[in-house]
Amino acid sequence: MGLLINGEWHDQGYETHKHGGEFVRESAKLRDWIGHDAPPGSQALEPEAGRYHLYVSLACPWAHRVLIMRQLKGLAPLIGVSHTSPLMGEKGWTYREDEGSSGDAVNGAAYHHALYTLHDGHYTGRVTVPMLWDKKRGAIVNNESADLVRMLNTAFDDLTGDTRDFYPAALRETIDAVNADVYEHINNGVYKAGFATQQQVYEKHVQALFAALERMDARLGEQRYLAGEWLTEADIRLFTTLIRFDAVYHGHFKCNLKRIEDYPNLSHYLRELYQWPGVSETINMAHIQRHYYLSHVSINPNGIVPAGPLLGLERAHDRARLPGRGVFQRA
Ligand SMILES: N[C@@H](CCC(=O)N[C@@H](CS)C(=O)NCC(=O)O)C(=O)O
Repeated sequence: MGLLINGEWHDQGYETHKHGGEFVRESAKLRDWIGHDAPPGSQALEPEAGRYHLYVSLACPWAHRVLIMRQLKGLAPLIGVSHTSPLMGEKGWTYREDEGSSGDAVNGAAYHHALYTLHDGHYTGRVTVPMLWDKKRGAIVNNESADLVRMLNTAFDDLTGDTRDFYPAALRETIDAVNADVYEHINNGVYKAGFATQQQVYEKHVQALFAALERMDARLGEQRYLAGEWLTEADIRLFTTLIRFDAVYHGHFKCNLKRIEDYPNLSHYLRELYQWPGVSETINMAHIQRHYYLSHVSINPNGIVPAGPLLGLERAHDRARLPGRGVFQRA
């Protein structure tokens, strides 16, 4: 694990000692945009089939959001993907095929950080997945998963004719509010608990995480999806943490007050989303477990990967008891 400083790789973990034992996530820096609704300050790029390439880790929950959107929006024929090896060691993410990477057929990079320095030889910052690459300019478009999910929702619709909308205008306020809670206490909450290096910091974050899971479970007792009757990006963003929870966060990150399996609504909701057409193809449990248990040496020094649990995600779910309308279609 490390970062680039002025284009040079430094093997360096998260500096929790500088923040009183807290894990503090660095904001993504590369924020250009494909399509018309580029936010102020970001360069707007043309949507084109075959021009962009997605670099992911199949273990990473942030990358997983983007992979699910690519799948559900029918973008696989337009946007290629390379995935890293599950192991993130002293050189960071690699494209070692002998360890389970797809390799990098676009740029031939051996290391993910080489793509960041191809983009900018003096890059400074953490080297993260997911990252979207522009083959035409030989540059990174964006390395923030929340942006990439939004972009894929609309940018290529004129090319694909797909008008499914995971961020419908009428639900945006609700989605934004749920996303903020889920991001702070659940998506990033598991990391804040798991990477804490002081007891009271861990306890504070683990309590906040389970309070948020209780809130989501209660919400899903009343309605089919997080924003109501439509499946939206808010559900995709919660799903990628839930699917890793019992297999990794419960043990490895010590988020063990309950399992997702123990929640009456979250457990069935997780199964419904797992069984949603296209979603299970984006999941690789072996990458997920191997990545966390083998890469975070300070948490699991002997690198033993647990044998279980058996998740049984194919079991029937009861979500049809609540009204659901699938994915909203733009007119
Ligand atoms: N804000 C980013 C965070 C992505 C992120 O932290 N990815 C992790 C993998 S799960 C990573 O690449 N970490 C490498 C590092 O921090 O050095 C996003 O959501 O896209």
